[in-house]
Amino acid sequence: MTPRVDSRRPRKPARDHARNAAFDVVRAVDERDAYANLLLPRLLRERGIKGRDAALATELAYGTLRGLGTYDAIIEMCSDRAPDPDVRDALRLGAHQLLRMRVPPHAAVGTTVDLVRLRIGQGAAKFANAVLRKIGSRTIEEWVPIVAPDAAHDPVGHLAVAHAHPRWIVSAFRDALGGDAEMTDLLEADNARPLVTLVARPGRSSVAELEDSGAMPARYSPYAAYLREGDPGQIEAVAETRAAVQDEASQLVALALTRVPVKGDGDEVWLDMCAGPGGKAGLLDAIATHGDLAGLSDETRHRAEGTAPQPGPEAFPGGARLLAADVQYHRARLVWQTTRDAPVITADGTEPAWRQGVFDRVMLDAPCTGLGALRRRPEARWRRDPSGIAELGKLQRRLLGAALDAVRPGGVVAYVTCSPHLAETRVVVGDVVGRRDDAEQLDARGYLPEIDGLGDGPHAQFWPHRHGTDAMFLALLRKRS
Ligand SMILES: C[S@@+](CC[C@H](N)C(=O)[O-])C[C@H]1O[C@@H](n2cnc3c(N)ncnc32)[C@H](O)[C@@H]1O
Repeated sequence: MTPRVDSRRPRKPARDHARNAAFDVVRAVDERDAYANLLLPRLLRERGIKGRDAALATELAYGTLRGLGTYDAIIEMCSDRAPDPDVRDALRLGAHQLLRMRVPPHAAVGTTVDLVRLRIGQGAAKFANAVLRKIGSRTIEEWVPIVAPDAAHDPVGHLAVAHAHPRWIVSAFRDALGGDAEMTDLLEADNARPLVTLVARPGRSSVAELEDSGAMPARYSPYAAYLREGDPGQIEAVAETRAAVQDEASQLVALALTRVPVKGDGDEVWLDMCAGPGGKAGLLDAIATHGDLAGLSDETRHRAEGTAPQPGPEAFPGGARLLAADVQYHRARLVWQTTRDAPVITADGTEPAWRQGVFDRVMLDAPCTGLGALRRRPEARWRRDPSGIAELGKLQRRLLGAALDAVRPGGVVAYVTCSPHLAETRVVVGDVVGRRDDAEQLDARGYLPEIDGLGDGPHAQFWPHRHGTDAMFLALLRKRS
């Protein structure tokens, strides 16, 4: 049904605080590359927008930014000329309300036209009214086959427009998943807002304490809890850095590194080479000091025997020290604020400030494209571009080589990326291990026996649609004796 809006008589638009805030965020992202997740909370605070209005502003801003690719294709089809950037941003907000929110069409069109009249001008409001009426004449399900390439001839192009992801990212996900079967589920999961996941650092907090603060135990990690609502910063354990916000897969890759039995004497010195801002270092430091207090049940250990070709997972008993490093001073400072006890240094991992061959365990959470965490920052997917991957790949190879140099014979290295892109994951590990005769790859899945669907191995790949986590990649390498 075409929404009926009378645009002939200019009337004084009402101040709509939620939509104005959302418009300002979308404009700032478009105009000056602002970060929506930093700007929106500030605007809401400064303007005193709370409760339902704050929720509306958040859904409007984040949903619009996620869906840009789809909305732009529809706006183009409905416009007889290219809209100015500010008008286009308002149309994007209107399109999101018309196509993906339960805002009645007359309200979606009327409030957007009011916004354009108030913020841009009467002429632009007339244009916006005409375009929005056309957009509202069809549902999103009706628009997709019109604006997206035909799925039979161009499956990647179709998925890209239908699910609002850049084409090169769809292609990278498809390569990593090995086909189309799960692509729709993955892209839909990538468009959903993730649950806030907390980590209770062992020996410092507990899941029970987080439960008392309103969180619920998580699916996989024995240290994780999901927070359905509320501000995590208000939780005492989080405010005191005994707990923190951390994706469940981030916890599990750190935990997996601590579960691999090292060969030879001693298990006392660990290194986190790229530690900033300190998420994994916070958990590794707590386990190093206090041990893996949640341990592994007999059932889980038994389950691992089938998959792990090496000695199975072990719960670390504690009594080790973690050294954390990051090349950027301000990020190293954040690690120090998180871990409190661990020594933290500013150092370039490719020019090590430490002795070679001394660490029992090394975590290398390498700088990467971050394609595995697109759920977290609504505009991130449109900012990334594939041109940096080759340069990142060189750095990732050098850092992995340095991590293998840093670990002692019999010790273990975890290579982690928050990206499933093959060029940053399997290819990097394959190249580095292939060039050395002192490293072997372990079956990482055997150290996460409680989790299914991690792929064909020997690495472990998490996925948002399978595990509800970021798409983290983990390879475990042992330095040969
Ligand atoms: C993916 S982030 C690490 C996230 C961190 N492990 C966590 O869980 O919070 C990668 C980090 O590597 C750091 N980095 C980049 N190049 C580096 C280098 N050559 N040596 C050491 N750190 C580096 C970046 O500053 C960034 O903080």
